[in-house]
Amino acid sequence: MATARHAVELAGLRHVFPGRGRSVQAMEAVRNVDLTVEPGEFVSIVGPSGCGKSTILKMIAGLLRPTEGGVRVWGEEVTGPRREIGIALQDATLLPWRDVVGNCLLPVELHGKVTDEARERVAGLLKRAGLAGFETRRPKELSGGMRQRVAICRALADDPTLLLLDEPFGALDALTREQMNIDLNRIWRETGKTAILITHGIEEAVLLSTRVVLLSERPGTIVDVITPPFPPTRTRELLSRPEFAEVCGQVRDRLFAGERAASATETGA
Ligand SMILES: Nc1ncnc2c1ncn2[C@@H]1O[C@H](COP(=O)(O)OP(=O)(O)OP(=O)(O)O)[C@@H](O)[C@H]1O
Repeated sequence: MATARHAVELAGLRHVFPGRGRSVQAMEAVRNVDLTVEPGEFVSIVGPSGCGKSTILKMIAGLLRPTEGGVRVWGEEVTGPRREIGIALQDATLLPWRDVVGNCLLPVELHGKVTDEARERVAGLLKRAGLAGFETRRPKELSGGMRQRVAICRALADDPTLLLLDEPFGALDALTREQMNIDLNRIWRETGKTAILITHGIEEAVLLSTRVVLLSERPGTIVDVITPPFPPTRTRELLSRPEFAEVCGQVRDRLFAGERAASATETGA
């Protein structure tokens, strides 16, 4: 009998950054991370600054090899970047000399030939992201929020099945970020992708996710997983509901309980 494939499987994941001479010591960033993500899920990873969130994402993307343990995407061991993985980072990193469409088509070009189908897909993504009419603009002619939308469209342009997002809205103002979250929820639902988001924003994680994974202080390891009990369509109205505040409170308590425990260990309290 064929077994169902998980979207992502992290097993006993550990990463140690090597030291450099006497001045920089080796650093264990991530320890013993086990996580399975199912197709169509939206999983956020939250945790204190420097606890290894980006390191985990880079290992999933095939940009960094684990020191121990393994990463599987759609059942296959990840040993390098793969076409079915799209990635968007905090900094949109668009090519300034290319227009919006040209930037979005970049991963398609890198993986092969730009087909009519790819052009149509990009046009559809830009429309969904509220960028119709801006196709021929250059990055400097866009707002920060628009640039991030382009980065997300670019990440989806080659039709990946797994979308990895590393703080894509971290540099945006609160209002724009809220709008981007609502847009991202819609894009996620409409495209049916599996998504993993790294974020510092507890509200953002709870608003967008089917599951929120909480990491400890470095070396980051999973301390809890919280499942926001809301249907897939997340609206602005949800943000002011008491149930929403309650789940955010749970995440916050769990994260700060971890921090308190870590500082008590340090001080011997
Ligand atoms: N290329 C690298 N070489 C050496 N150490 C690194 C490298 N990249 C990250 N680190 C270290 O690994 C640890 C985890 O970094 P990482 O960027 O994964 O954390 P993070 O949780 O994403 O942080 P933040 O929330 O502040 O973005 C940090 O202590 C960092 O200094």
